[in-house]
Amino acid sequence: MTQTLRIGTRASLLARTQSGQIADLIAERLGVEVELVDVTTEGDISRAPLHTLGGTGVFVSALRDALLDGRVDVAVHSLKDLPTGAAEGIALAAVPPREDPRDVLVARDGLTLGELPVGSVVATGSPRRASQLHALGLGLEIVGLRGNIDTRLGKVTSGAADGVVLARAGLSRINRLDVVTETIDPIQMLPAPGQGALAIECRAEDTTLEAQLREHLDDPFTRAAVEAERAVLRTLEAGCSAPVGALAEIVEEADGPEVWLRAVALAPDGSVDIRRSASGPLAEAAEVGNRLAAGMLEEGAAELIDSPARRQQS
Ligand SMILES: NCc1[nH]cc(CCC(=O)O)c1CC(=O)O
Repeated sequence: MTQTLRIGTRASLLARTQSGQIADLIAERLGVEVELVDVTTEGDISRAPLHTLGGTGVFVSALRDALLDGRVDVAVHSLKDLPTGAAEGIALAAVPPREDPRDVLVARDGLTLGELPVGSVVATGSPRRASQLHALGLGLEIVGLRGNIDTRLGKVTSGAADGVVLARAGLSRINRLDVVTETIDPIQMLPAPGQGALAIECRAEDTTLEAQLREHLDDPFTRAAVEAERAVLRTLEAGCSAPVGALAEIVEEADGPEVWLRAVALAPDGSVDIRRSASGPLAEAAEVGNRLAAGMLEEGAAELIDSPARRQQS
């Protein structure tokens, strides 16, 4: 390929940083010229709560439109922002090796969750994080929040909140792990399906480019892990902002790699949680997720996710 590959990115610091890192990898491994192209999304312009804009899918659709219009050749997304359904004309060419998928606490005075006094204010815009914080029974006051990473960290430095919960991967990519006061164990808080992973998309018709991206950038273990996690969301028919957490890990067994999957669905106030785990061969990652979610539905997970309270909240 001789022409320059145009790589679409949102304009936020996190998006530009992760797209820039992928652009460098593409240039190096595919031996092509690359150019970053800013694509503004509705989610970046509006300060309205995300659910009123159609969820985190708003970040994704503008980049996909730019791909389909031919304005860019490659799009880089945070994988957890991708809707679980397939997109017409778009190929998920590569899922690179994942960052640490866990959530972190950034709190005043170096405090951990267990050290925050009763009544401490923790800010998060995510029903998944809010419900799991409530479920810990620490008497925390959970308040809403949205905005880029700097805005969120500002809640703590300004004293508006005692702590905020964020994805570790986001802080890692922009080199701000110094502010983390606790990396939260998945036993206490399961991350969002796909958290910490990136998705590299191209037009489905660009089959040569798709094959090159896959060969040079895809990590089959990460791809299988996020397939299992996203199968949980899909089977539960839950959106990206639902109070659902899932984490798959790949374990090398004598017969080959296996997927080990844990998931939780919660009432928004954390008063009920349905928790399950399942495992199976790597090649059956999606089935492992489907099976696990089917078990959660038998235990009543649909009611939690579709409760009127949840519809109001997010
Ligand atoms: N919710 C928005 C979002 N989408 C992707 C990331 C960065 C981390 C990742 O790639 O999973 C974040 C920030 C956050 O959740 O703190």
